[in-house]
Amino acid sequence: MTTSTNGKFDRKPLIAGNWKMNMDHVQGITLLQKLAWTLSDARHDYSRVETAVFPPFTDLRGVQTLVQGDKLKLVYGGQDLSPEDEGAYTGDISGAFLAKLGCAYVLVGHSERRSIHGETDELLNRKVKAAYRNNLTPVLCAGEGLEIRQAGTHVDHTLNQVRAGTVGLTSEQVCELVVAYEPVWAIGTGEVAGPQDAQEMCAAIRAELGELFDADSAAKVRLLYGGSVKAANVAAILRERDVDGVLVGGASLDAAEFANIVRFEKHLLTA
Ligand SMILES: O=C[C@H](O)COP(=O)(O)O
Repeated sequence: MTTSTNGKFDRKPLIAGNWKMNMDHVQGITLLQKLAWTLSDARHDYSRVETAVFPPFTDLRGVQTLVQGDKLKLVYGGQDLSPEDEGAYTGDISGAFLAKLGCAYVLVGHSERRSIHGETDELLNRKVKAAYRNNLTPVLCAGEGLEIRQAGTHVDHTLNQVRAGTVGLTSEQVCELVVAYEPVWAIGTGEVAGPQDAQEMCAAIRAELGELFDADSAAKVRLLYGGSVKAANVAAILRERDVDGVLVGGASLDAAEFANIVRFEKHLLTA
């Protein structure tokens, strides 16, 4: 990523697949092999787009072995991490362990963690800091539910989550940050926020980070959209100025579909 003009084209697109609690360690390897094979068969230019997968914790060792052994040009990350690095925290996974497995990224505050596990903004801020402490790039997820969208307070709601998640960060850390805007009403429902909705929120998040930190750092943050992304709608979303990538759930479980999302540039002309 260059920093010459701080515009969209200086931010490398990030196409991220969140497998959620799907794919055991055997299925995960098969999926990743199919994905790598499909991308190589299509002579995909890996230098233009960063591709990341977020498998379940139990898949990560196998993913590491495959990625390193076959020199795949893919990165991977955890779906969550503990705010602590070690100790008596039964069931938690340390960011240090994820880093040791070669993870580059970690999701923080996915809406399913917020709603099902009751994760608070304060906890998520500690998780963001734990990620940086362990040299992992956090993908901080934020977004509103349907009622908030219908009430028209979705921008305030989402910006509050971003503000709370980034408390205490340095400008240098913010330059590396990834924020995923995921309207909850669009996750797994087939409902997609329109490209303009994604742009509205991503522009608001970038402006807010500019106020909280500085404009140069905010211009480097990569902002993703997530919610029923498919090969058929990805190009229109990624044409928007402030949308730098996508966080894909269901469609990332199908290697051919996800590969088509990764190759979104070939759909740009027709979007
Ligand atoms: O992390 C991914 C998001 O929750 C989107 O999931 P989805 O693509 O299945 O709607």
